[in-house]
Amino acid sequence: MRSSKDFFRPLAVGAPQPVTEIPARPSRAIHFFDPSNEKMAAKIPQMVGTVDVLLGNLEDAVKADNKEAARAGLVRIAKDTDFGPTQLWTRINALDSPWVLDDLTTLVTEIGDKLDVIMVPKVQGAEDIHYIDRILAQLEARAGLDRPILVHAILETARGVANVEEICGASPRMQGLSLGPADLAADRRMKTTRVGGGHPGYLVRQDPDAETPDAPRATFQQDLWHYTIARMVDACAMHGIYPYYGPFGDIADVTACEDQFRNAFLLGCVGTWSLHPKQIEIANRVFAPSVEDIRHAREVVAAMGDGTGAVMLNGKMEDDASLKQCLVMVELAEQLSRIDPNLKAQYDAISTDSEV
Ligand SMILES: CC(=O)SCCNC(=O)CCNC(=O)[C@H](O)C(C)(C)COP(=O)(O)OP(=O)(O)OC[C@H]1O[C@@H](n2cnc3c(N)ncnc32)[C@H](O)[C@@H]1OP(=O)(O)O
Ligand SMILES: O=CC(=O)O
Ligand SMILES: [Mg+2]
Repeated sequence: MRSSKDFFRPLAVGAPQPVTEIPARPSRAIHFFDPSNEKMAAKIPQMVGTVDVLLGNLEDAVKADNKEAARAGLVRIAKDTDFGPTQLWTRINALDSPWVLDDLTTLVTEIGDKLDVIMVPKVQGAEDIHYIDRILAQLEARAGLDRPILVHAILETARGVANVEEICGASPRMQGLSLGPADLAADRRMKTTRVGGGHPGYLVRQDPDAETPDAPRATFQQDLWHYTIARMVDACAMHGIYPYYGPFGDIADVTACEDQFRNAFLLGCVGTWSLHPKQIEIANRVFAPSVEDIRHAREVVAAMGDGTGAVMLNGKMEDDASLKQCLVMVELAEQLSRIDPNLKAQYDAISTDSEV
């Protein structure tokens, strides 16, 4: 175990100083693209500014024969593009794959100054993060980088879920976690065949009526991912890092996608993945507080004065704890307003409404 005194010392001579806090940067949608797919890659420069994070994916969904082309494509796109306010992330290949060492050495050396976060798939425990932490420090020192690249782990193995707290606390580089429902389902031997979302068979059924026991009974579909997302949110909050929902594979079902994203938002996630351009708009809308929520939150803030005690507002009791929830929403709205002029206009209009 490292001493807490060593935790914020660089792991290689000449590597940048580790960060003591993970900046709260808006990341409603982490948009995946395959840099080896020329049609997709050509769209990336135009997507800058329309999405909070662009992620060049090198792992699953990139054909084995295209791994090197994807890596080279990402280097080219990163060098040729001014990302402005949009973050650039990558998902490297798994730590047991033949590609990961070249992914890390090439990307940090060639485009380390452009990369904000490296997403690491199939993380099993703190040992995986320690490996990445050390090798990144060595490569950053060699490349002369002046800020550390942050690390994001995908929670997609049963062992990873069991070790979720130690993964979050394994390095000052840890930026956040995403749920990986597809690999996690396989690793747990769940009996599903889809990428995220619900399942019609996972339900509870209303009790039979004593008088009419054979009458049809209502069923209520349950959320397969509730337990894992809740664990992930707690582990991230405990370590000051950020939780995200992951992929929703039914691209055509925009309604169920929105529901899954909203459940994650309400439970504490800050964003999600988007696999197709049409999921970006859904994520941007869902992972921002609604105008109604901000209107209410501001009323509570105003009514609570010095922040202590209890008040009645519209028939409901508000106190120190509900104020803190409202402040989470107000802070998020302020962060998003700094990068999203449309949202800023909507939130600003609320103040105008209440002033007239
Ligand atoms: C379990 C996991 O690990 S999930 C993460 C890994 N998976 C991914 O990253 C998948 C990323 N997404 C994709 O590969 C694709 O969106 C697919 C395969 C799902 C669907 O692709 P298509 O069948 O081409 O979709 P569709 O025909 O609707 O595409 C419309 C346009 O959007 C483009 N497009 C599709 N997906 C993307 C994307 N992720 N980014 C940018 N552009 C995209 C297409 O190239 C197409 O362009 P065109 O109009 O010039 O022809
Ligand atoms: O990588 C994501 C997943 O769901 O698996
Ligand atoms: Mg996966």
